[in-house]
Amino acid sequence: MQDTEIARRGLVLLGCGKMGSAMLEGWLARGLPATSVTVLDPEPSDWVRSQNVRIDGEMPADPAIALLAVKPQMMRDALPTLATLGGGSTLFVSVAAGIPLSTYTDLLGSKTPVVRAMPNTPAAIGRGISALIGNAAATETHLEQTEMLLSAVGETVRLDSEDQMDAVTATSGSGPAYVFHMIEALAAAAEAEGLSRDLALTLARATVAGAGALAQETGTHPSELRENVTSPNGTTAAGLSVLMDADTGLAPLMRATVAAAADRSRELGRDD
Ligand SMILES: NC(=O)C1=CN([C@@H]2O[C@H](COP(=O)(O)OP(=O)(O)OC[C@H]3O[C@@H](n4cnc5c(N)ncnc54)[C@H](OP(=O)(O)O)[C@@H]3O)[C@@H](O)[C@H]2O)C=CC1
Ligand SMILES: O=C(O)[C@@H]1CCC=N1
Repeated sequence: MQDTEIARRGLVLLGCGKMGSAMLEGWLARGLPATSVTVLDPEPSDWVRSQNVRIDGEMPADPAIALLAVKPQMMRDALPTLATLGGGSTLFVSVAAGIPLSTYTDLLGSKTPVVRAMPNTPAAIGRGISALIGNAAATETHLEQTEMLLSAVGETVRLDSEDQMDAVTATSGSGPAYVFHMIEALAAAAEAEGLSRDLALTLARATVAGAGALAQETGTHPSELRENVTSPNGTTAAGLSVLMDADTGLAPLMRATVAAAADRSRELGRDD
């Protein structure tokens, strides 16, 4: 990302907590000069302070991108800091859950290009996935610029409609937390079967990482990969008879989990 317009004109990151830092880590690892990034955050972490990004409150006159990564509940308070950039040539990209594009259009003016994106924290190691959609002022060039930024930290997909964003947020935005909990639960179960805590966690972590990589890298459907593990009348079949129970297994639980997260995303949009 050394010779990009973003490197030349600068990127302002409003809010640099867990998601902002995950993306920043990925961009810096892919060559975005730290000096082209201005972080606006009341209390930048020690890691942010150690990165040579600008944290002195001075803003570039005409940054290429203003990336909004404050909590949804803070957006209306925080955004006026950047209001002077509205209607100019700065592209706004928001990663906040729930907040619709219309809110930014109201606050920044209808001429301001805004892309709403939903990334996830594996962006920190370049393995994220981000879904995105722009407002009426966002041109194809703006969408491509956002894709360039976010593809530096993982995959990108475009959405057909903003309505999809609540389900996306509940799936890939929140999804890493479900998977981390799966690691925790698998490790706890292994410990209950007599393994040490360390060994249980090592096995659970490597199993989830390996299975995820196998699914991603082969592109084979997960049902086929699952069947490859399942010997007739073997141990996996015994385990899956519990995990795949139609009433009490993972599928109905995951359905309820994603529905609760999507409902919360809709609520955040309504509260806004
Ligand atoms: N975490 C995740 O996995 C994902 C998060 N998101 C979205 O990213 C956004 C940030 O989430 P997350 O990083 O988890 O939250 P964090 O609370 O970790 O980060 C938000 C940061 O913004 C700072 N902040 C608060 N007020 C202001 C302000 N007025 N101006 C500038 N900075 C401010 C906070 O400082 P302080 O802590 O001192 O208040 C904090 O450092 C949210 O909108 C969320 O929906 C999207 C996808 C995934
Ligand atoms: O929990 C949240 O609200 C944010 C959005 C997606 C992931 N984290």
